[in-house]
Amino acid sequence: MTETPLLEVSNVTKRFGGLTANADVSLTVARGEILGLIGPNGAGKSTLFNAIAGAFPIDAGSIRFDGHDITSLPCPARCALGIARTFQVPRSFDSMSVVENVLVGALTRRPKTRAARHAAHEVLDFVGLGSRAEASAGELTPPEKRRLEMARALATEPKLMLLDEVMTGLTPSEAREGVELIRRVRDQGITVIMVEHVMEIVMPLIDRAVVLELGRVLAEGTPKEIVADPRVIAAYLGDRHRAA
Ligand SMILES: Nc1ncnc2c1ncn2[C@@H]1O[C@H](COP(=O)(O)OP(=O)(O)OP(=O)(O)O)[C@@H](O)[C@H]1O
Repeated sequence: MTETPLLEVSNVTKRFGGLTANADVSLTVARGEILGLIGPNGAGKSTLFNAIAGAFPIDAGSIRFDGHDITSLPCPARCALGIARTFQVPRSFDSMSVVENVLVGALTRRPKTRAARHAAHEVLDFVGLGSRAEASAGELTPPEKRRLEMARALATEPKLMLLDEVMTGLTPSEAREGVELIRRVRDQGITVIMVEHVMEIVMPLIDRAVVLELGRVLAEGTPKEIVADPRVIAAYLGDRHRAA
């Protein structure tokens, strides 16, 4: 018997005024999978993340997560069920310390501050920011800020992480470390959906990709299938992909 997917997005449509940002989008994500969500600028990737995270109501369709219909649930209820996300532009509280930023996430699972603080330090060690725990978040370098963004999400102990362009602005060696971190996140049993434009990074990391174009699913498949798909090459990859 096949296992029920962790996430089932069915026929989701989201409009902003006259613009349809997601049009009848359906996809499933299996437990433990790393799914890449790719496509040109404006294809609707962030909108789909927002729809899954519950940032706004959708106009049509439904979303099931871990056996629950979450279509009408607000963000905090989805977080409680195990959905966490990072943002394209990191959203840390710069006047607070690094560990306090992570504490905000940890307190969602552990109401006692002491236990939450302990969990926050563990998460910081996991993402490689242990030595920066007491620094002000505003002092972090851009790659450190990306790690903090991951730590804040991980501290909510998610089953599903939505990673929105976490590699943007990183040098190749920082990006390699980022890839390693995402692999370790998955090894913890956390399912990952990632939006990423840098194909050299994303293709070797993901198990499967869904390609969006103009709000619709253009193609889905393994990285090998996707890079060979003429529709995807025409709409998005062009000469972007170089021997992933
Ligand atoms: N809050 C909003 N209000 C109005 N239009 C929006 C809103 N959010 C997104 N859009 C529009 O919806 C479409 C899809 O945008 P979205 O940000 O989801 O694309 P994307 O694939 O994430 O793009 P990128 O790769 O540039 O981040 C775009 O035309 C965008 O301008």
